This record gives sequence, structure tokens and C-alpha cells, in this order.
Amino acid sequence: MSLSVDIRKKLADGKREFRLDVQFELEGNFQVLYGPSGAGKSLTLKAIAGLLKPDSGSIRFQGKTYFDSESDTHIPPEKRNLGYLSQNYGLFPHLTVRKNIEFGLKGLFQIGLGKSDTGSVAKLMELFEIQEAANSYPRFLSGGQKQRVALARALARNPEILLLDEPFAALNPDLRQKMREELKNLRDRIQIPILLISHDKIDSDFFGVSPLYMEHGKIAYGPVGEN
Ligand SMILES: Nc1ncnc2c1ncn2[C@@H]1O[C@H](COP(=O)(O)OP(=O)(O)OP(=O)(O)O)[C@@H](O)[C@H]1O
Repeated sequence: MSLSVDIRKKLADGKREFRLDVQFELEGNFQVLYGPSGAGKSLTLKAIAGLLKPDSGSIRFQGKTYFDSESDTHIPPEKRNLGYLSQNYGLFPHLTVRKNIEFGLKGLFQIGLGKSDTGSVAKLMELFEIQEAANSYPRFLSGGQKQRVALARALARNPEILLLDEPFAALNPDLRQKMREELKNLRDRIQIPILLISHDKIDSDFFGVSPLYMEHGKIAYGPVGEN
């Protein structure tokens, strides 16, 4: 991936103020953004996804400008062609597993799926081994199954990058390790760049990358040899 982030954002909710001031450039297909709770990791990911508009700066991905305050460019999230997984997975409780994934494919305004669409939904359910839960609602799924559905939904649109916000945080320790292994396998199979947020150093160690470390709204250090 070639991702360049250089953004500033001031957030205030009355009593508290938080300043995000983030600069980094990423090459390679997998990176972990790591740091303590409240460091500004989720805000950074949201800005890349287009869900948070920075006050100033720029965000560029694979040569495309997603955000640039100088030229007043702010591409909306649905036009950024990325898969974004929030901390709670964001599944729609009133939609079955199949419908949740179809939503990923077609968005809110679908008017029926074509044959190739139903084929890709079936393939995704197979890839994540959730075919048996196709007609179940999210509340009947385990944490690991929910995460697989969310990943399948994020991949349905054939994104150019996957942004994962603490994908293991909601899982119990056993499942967490299993899902780490699953994600590692997925990474090796799908060849889509992944940027993963974690407050646990284990994640960057597990995936064999030197992380970008963030605290107090800033990148404190980057992969060895960069900054
Ligand atoms: N709208 C807002 N107004 C003021 N402060 C905010 C707002 N949104 C987030 N913050 C603050 O910004 C800081 C960074 O939040 P963020 O969610 O990015 O942290 P994080 O590094 O992802 O932490 P965690 O690992 O706990 O999710 C936090 O202190 C949070 O309280």
C-alpha cells in the first residue's frame, strides 16, 4: 500500500479538548497502529475512512487524494473504496448474516442482487465459514462469528484497503488468538493491504511488523528506519 497521512484535528466536548496531529507514510501490505487507550488511533482510522473530517492536512492512498484541505477535497466514505471495521463490528441487528454481507456489496439502496452478486456473497460466507449461520441474526452469533461476518461484509465491495479498529478487543483470550491466526491466513490469501489498530503490543509481534506507535494524538515512532 502507499498511504500518506498528514492531518490535524481539534476536538472539544465542553470540558475536554483533544488534538490530533498525525503524520506518517506507509508502504507494504500490513501495518499495526499501536498505542494506549485514548491515544487517537480510532480518530486516525476514522479520518482515513472519511468518517471524520480533519481541520487541515491531507490523506492520500495509492495516488488518490482522499482529503486535502488546500484544495477543499473530502471524498465521502462510500467513494473511498475501503473496508472499515469499527470496534463493535457495526453489524445491522435486524439483518441476517446473508443480508448484512449483501449490504456490504450493494449498500443501502439495493434493488435485488444479480447472479454474480449472490455468487460472491456465497463465496465470502464459505471463505469465513459462516454458511450455516446465513439466515441467523447477529444476536445469535458468537463474538468470533460476528467478526467473520463483519470481515466478509467489509470485503464484499472488493476494497483496496482494510481498516480494522481493535478487531480482537471484544473477544475472549482463546478466541482472540484464534482470530489472530485467521486474520494472518486471510492476509496471506487476499493480498489486500491491512491497517490494524491495537492497544496490545502482542498484535504487532504476532504479525511480525514494527508498529507505528501513537500517544497523545501524535505518532511517537514508526517502523525501524522510518519516522
Ligand atoms: N468528539 C470528541 N470530542 C472531544 N474529545 C473526543 C471526541 N472524540 C474522541 N475524543 C477523545 O479523543 C481521544 C482519542 O480517542 P480515540 O477513540 O481515537 O482513542 P484510541 O486511541 O482509539 O483509544 P481506544 O484504544 O481506547 O479506542 C480520547 O481521549 C477521546 O476521549
